[in-house]
Parts: sequence; structure tokens; C-alpha cells
Amino acid sequence: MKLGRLNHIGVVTPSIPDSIDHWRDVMGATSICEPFDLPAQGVKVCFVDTPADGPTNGTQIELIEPLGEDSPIHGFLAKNPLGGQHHICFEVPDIHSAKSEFEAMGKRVLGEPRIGAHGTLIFFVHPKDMGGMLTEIMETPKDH
Ligand SMILES: CC[C@H](C(=O)O)C(=O)SCCNC(=O)CCNC(=O)[C@H](O)C(C)(C)COP(=O)(O)OP(=O)(O)OC[C@H]1O[C@@H](n2cnc3c(N)ncnc32)[C@H](O)[C@@H]1OP(=O)(O)O
Ligand SMILES: [Co+2]
Repeated sequence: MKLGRLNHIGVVTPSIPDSIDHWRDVMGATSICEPFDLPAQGVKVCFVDTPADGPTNGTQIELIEPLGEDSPIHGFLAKNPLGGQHHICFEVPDIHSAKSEFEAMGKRVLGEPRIGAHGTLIFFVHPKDMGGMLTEIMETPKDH
């Protein structure tokens, strides 16, 4: 595996509007996208961009709120009513070879690669196999 770009940090929230107020008024975020629904993934999503200057060349806070009864983040919110850090997402050049690499290392890949919030294929690796950190792997968007 070759560590790729940190694409985003996933942050669960009970209320995207309240979190937008926080990231704008407390944290000074200036680039906050329109929230959008991802019914196939059971979440409402809102991207908060971090500044693009400097060595980190910008990353994102991915605000996610449960959408629908079967949302995969209901359990997390039940345990953490205020929400909080949920996952971390790294980019890879090829999602299928990355999946094979994690499986070869005995890590539990959760489901098949599917289209994520950035419009490219993603998968998750179980937090218990990743030092307690739910890890999302995302294929680098072609326009990057
Ligand atoms: C895809 C759209 C968007 C994008 O970027 O493109 C997103 O990122 S959407 C993000 C939301 N979707 C997902 O998270 C899908 C993958 N997640 C899952 O399949 C589940 O959340 C899972 C399996 C990680 C956890 O399932 P569940 O919430 O039902 O909890 P369990 O009690 O089964 O969890 C077992 C064990 O893991 C601990 N846990 C759960 N969530 C996390 C977490 N986010 N970080 C760290 N640890 C986590 C949980 O506390 C349990 O530990 P235990 O010691 O056994 O109590
Ligand atoms: Co994500």
C-alpha cells in the first residue's frame, strides 16, 4: 500500500445546518457546499473545504447526517449524540487493487466498491482492523 492524499475527514452530526453554523462562525470556514442527499449510502452530506494554500493543499471536512431508517451511522450517533469524528478517507489510484491489498493483509473490507460522495468508487475497512479508525479508501477523481 502507498499512503495517498488525505481526501476528507468524515464527521457525523445530528444536524448539518447546526454544523454549518459551527464551521462558519467558530472555525471561519469560507467554502461550504450545498448539502446533498446520498440515499444509496444512507447519508445527507455537506463538504467544508479547508484552505487550499500551504503544504496540505486543502482537504475537506465531510459532514454526514443520517438519511433514512437504514443509515449506517445511526449506531454511531446513538453512542455519540453530539456526533464527532467518524472516518478518515485516503485516495488511491486504483480502487480494485487497493481492495485486494487490504484483503491480502487480512483486513475486513466492508462491501464492494461503490460510488461515494465525490462520484468515484469507494470502500471502507473495518475500524477494528485499522487501529480503531474506520478507514475509507477512495479512487482519485480523474480531474485531480
Ligand atoms: C459513502 C458516502 C460518503 C463518502 O465519503 O463517499 C461517506 O463517507 S458515508 C459514511 C457512512 N457510511 C459508512 O460508515 C459505511 C461503513 N460503515 C459501516 O459499515 C458501519 O458503520 C460499521 C461496520 C463500521 C460499524 O457498524 P455499527 O455502527 O452498526 O456499529 P457496531 O456496533 O457493529 O460496530 C462494531 C464496533 O466498531 C466500533 N465502531 C463503529 N463505528 C466506528 C467508527 N466510525 N470508528 C471507530 N469505531 C467504530 C463500534 O464502537 C464497535 O466497537 P465495540 O468495541 O465492539 O463496541
Ligand atoms: Co467519507
